[in-house]
Amino acid sequence: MIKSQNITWQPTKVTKAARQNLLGHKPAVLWFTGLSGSGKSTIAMAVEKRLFERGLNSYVLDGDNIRFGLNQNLGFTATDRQENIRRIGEVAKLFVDAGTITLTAFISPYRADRDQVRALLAADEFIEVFVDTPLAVCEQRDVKQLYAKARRGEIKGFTGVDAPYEAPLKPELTIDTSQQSLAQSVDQIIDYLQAKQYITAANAESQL
Ligand SMILES: Nc1ncnc2c1ncn2[C@@H]1O[C@H](COP(=O)(O)OS(=O)(=O)O)[C@@H](OP(=O)(O)O)[C@H]1O
Ligand SMILES: Nc1ncnc2c1ncn2[C@@H]1O[C@H](COP(=O)(O)OP(=O)(O)O)[C@@H](O)[C@H]1O
Repeated sequence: MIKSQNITWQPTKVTKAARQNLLGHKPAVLWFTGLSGSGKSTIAMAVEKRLFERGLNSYVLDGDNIRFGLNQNLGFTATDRQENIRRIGEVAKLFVDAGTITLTAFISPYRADRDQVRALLAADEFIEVFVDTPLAVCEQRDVKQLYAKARRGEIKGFTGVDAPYEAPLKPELTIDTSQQSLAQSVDQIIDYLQAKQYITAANAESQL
């Protein structure tokens, strides 16, 4: 609900299409979702690097990092997670407007919250990437030792332990990092972007 009053939307003089023409690729949000430790950040950052090396404008918005700044006032209740995802959705929309291939790495455990972000964007601007790594594998990795803390009851409401994760019903892409390497996942995403003409074969040549 918009609380501000007496506000007027200001149209810009540079259109999204004009930016796309200048940059030579079509922007979108690659929305990674999955359990903690499933591989969202690792894959998103590797894809960002690959795109950057090809001269493409890309940027990762990462859960932990955003919670240090923009969303430092939010915790992990369902309501706070909902607000977290709502804000990131709005930020991602601005990045897409600016022409950037935007990668977001948030658990985003609630289907309704992810669908709300999808609805903010044009149909082909939201690419849901389900990092479907089994809980047991994420827990075994326990990169940040958070599962161990959650199992000991030192963290309450940890996703996959005592807070829910609602899997996407129709993600554009699914990746199980217990079944494929990081390089395979990066290739899978780059191939998708190329097949759907977000980037072209010309973009595929390294620029560096
Ligand atoms: N209770 C609880 N549940 C889940 N995760 C927790 C929790 N407390 C802290 N952390 C750490 O916060 C990271 C998840 O933040 P997100 O912004 O992605 O979460 S959410 O989308 O709002 O659900 C998550 O990072 P990732 O491991 O990168 O997913 C954890 O490091
Ligand atoms: N095939 C793989 N793809 C991605 N990450 C992997 C893979 N195999 C092992 N890992 C490891 O799993 C961990 C995933 O952590 P991270 O990317 O931070 O997950 P998330 O962002 O979902 O919390 C990293 O330590 C990474 O090195």
